[in-house]
Amino acid sequence: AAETLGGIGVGGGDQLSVVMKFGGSSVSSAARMREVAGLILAFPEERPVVVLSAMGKTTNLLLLAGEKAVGCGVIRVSEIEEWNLIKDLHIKTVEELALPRSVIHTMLDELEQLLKGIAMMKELTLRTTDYLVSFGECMSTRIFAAYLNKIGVKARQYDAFDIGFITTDDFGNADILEATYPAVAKRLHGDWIRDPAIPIVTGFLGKGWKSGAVTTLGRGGSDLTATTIGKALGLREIQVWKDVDGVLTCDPNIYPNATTVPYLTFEEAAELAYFGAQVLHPQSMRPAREGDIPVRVKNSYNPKAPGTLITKQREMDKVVLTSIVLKSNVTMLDIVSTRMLGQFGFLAKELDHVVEELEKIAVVHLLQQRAIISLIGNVRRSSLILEKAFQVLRKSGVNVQMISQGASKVNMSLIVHDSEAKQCIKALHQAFFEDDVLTEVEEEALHMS
Ligand SMILES: Nc1ncnc2c1ncn2[C@@H]1O[C@H](COP(=O)(O)OP(=O)(O)O)[C@@H](O)[C@H]1O
Ligand SMILES: N[C@@H](CC(=O)OP(=O)(O)O)C(=O)O
Repeated sequence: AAETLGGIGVGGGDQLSVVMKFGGSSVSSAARMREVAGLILAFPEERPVVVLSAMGKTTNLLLLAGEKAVGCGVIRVSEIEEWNLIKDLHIKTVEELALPRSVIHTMLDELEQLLKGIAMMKELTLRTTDYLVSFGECMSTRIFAAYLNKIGVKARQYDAFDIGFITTDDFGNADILEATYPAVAKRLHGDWIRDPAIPIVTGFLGKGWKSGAVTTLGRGGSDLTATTIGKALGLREIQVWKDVDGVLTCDPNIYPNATTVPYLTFEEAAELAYFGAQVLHPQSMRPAREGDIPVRVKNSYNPKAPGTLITKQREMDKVVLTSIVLKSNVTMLDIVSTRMLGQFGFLAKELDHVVEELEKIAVVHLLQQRAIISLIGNVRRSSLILEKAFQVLRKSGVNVQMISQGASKVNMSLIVHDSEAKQCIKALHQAFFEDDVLTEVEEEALHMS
């Protein structure tokens, strides 16, 4: 017979079914944690694995606290503003959820010790930085698991680095290694079979395979934790809950008229993330694509909104442009040479060095403060997209400095000056997504399909 854990019925035969990942903005306070608990319980038919990021802006605050600790001296660590903000937020959250302070007490003590250690050594390595930021996820998950248990929903907290998330030792931007999948599956599945409880897993974190130290997966890495778990356990769906209605037609901070993109392929989503859309971690689509597990991007502030569904394939016949992405502050190398053949490997070196080397064989211009505008869409309509894009940019008086349509089947990139980039995004968005009237060329192209 099924045993009931809060609203969630857990029977012996039930398997874990979905991953629900909640980002920092979704769990930024006690009130938000209550709402997230409510969201999880609103799907009683699901057996979720929950992945959490650090509360609110905790990761940024930890990084700043670490930087300040390097130069402030041991005695003044207790005065670091960011450390006090972190401490106050977590203590307040625990109190408001009526949990014992012991839930995070040891963590806060250790964190203070660590900041003092950094102050004493006057040094902050990448390895120590990863250990430092890991406290964010370690605390949010402990609080949330304790809260679920308190309201009668059986939950179990896991630190990703203890359950088989094995990574490279690239601190700050580690890659997940293959061994992770069977290890994580064995641990989460084994525990679930033995003693069902909702797993609450730290996002963003892993364990370096050589060093054995805590690593992080790059900013926004909790998305990757979620998709890795989805693939490891072969789950039905991976849900990433954010503070926007899904993947949007452009960054809403750049242009607020952005609207939700209802469907995307893994390829489109990966390209979008890779070219700078903050909404998804650049590597996060890989496990989902490999495991062929749908990813749903949802808004924890507006759960009724349908969100974005990302799958292997979608109907592309009527698709022209899907989304516009901006990557600012890029450096462009303009190389003119007839002697480049066979000169491989040069880009692997440092930029200054690359320029120095290239100057021996070419005329080189280093152009800084440029921006890449990526047009993610149907490349079968690339002529149409580019024709329209150039029309719009010409009208706005913008000079496109380079254009590229790489091997990817879903992306065309334009390089413009940084100072003109936002204005370009706005003009392109208006033309592609807001003007109802199709140009003659578009009509023709769509009729031919
Ligand atoms: N194309 C886009 N679609 C949706 N959000 C975007 C896009 N580009 C940038 N963003 C930004 O990404 C944010 C969500 O990503 P992120 O902060 O990583 O969420 P979370 O921390 O909840 O995982 C949004 O609040 C929005 O400001
Ligand atoms: N907390 C980490 C990892 C993460 O994924 O966060 P978020 O889901 O809030 O983007 C970061 O800020 O990078």
